[in-house]
Amino acid sequence: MENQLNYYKISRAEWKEFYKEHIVPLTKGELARIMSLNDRISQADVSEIYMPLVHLIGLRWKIQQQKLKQQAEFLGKKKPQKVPLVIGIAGSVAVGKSTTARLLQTLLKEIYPHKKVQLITTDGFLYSTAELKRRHILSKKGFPESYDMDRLLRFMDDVKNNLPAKAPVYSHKIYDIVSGEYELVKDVDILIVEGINVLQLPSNQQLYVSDYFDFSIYVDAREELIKQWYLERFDMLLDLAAQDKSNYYYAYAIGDRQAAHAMAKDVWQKVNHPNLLEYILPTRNRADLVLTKGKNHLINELYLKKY
Ligand SMILES: Nc1ncnc2c1ncn2[C@@H]1O[C@H](COP(=O)(O)OP(=O)(O)OP(=O)(O)O)[C@@H](O)[C@H]1O
Ligand SMILES: CC(C)(CO)[C@@H](O)C(=O)NCCC(=O)O
Repeated sequence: MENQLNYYKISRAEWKEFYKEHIVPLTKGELARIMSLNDRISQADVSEIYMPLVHLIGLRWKIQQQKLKQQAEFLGKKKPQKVPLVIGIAGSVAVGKSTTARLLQTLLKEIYPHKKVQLITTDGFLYSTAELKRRHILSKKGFPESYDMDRLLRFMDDVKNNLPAKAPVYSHKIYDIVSGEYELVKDVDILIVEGINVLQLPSNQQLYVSDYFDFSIYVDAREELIKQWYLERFDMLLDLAAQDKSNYYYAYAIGDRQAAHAMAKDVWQKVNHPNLLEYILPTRNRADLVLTKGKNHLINELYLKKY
């Protein structure tokens, strides 16, 4: 990310100092528990990157609560309405959004044990394979037109109004929406919404999904690295698929690996690369915080929006 006037560029060394004075550090036991739930994240990232981040989110939460209280007073209401705090996480396919989101959820649950913290991905709002075929956009999966944005906005509206809301579910294993399966979001205090499109502007709507966010994060890395992570994940998916005939990737998994790798590289070049350049990267400067990852997924730089 270039130096941008509206962001503070913060090195890892600076960022890790931000929380020390403010939060009780995690005990060894807590850290061990968090690591056991998120074995792919480095312990150093948890303490040095994510703990200050949770602290910052806590501060934003306080501001949101104050705002709701003031508004209730202004409207002459006895008490403020409950409005869940919503955190959005954007970035390329395979950059590590779900991994970041799961870790944030674990940490927030640890720090606010009496609060309900839920996580959903916008993958569930993709049209089903049948519908993508009907619209002749099967090769555009992940592009703005492949999502039911109206439905996602209605979902966000329900969440913010503290109404029970159902998020449909997508499975990488069947490469499709799981028919009839939902994630129920109800009485939630904090909702994390993760997906490539969460900072995009729907083409036929007046609202951004991000209008519902109290804090947004863009996970960033050089495309070369992201592509490598995509191909590594593809290999892991193939290993899993080899034991499961119902898996979408089964045929690739038991076939020639080199041909499968060539296919995955082709999908990156034809689908995920143009999607990143045309539709995902341009949303980066809407995020409140940009996390920049280097080799081995380590976060080496952060950009915090100034205003
Ligand atoms: N901090 C990390 N340390 C090690 N591996 C990671 C880390 N973050 C992500 N990965 C790995 O990188 C790959 C992509 O991560 P993940 O599935 O979280 O990406 P994503 O952005 O949610 O992808 P998609 O948009 O396709 O759902 C996975 O194999 C994951 O295990
Ligand atoms: C489900 C999405 C769109 C986003 O997570 C992505 O993982 C995807 O499937 N993209 C389509 C091309 C591909 O198979 O990678």
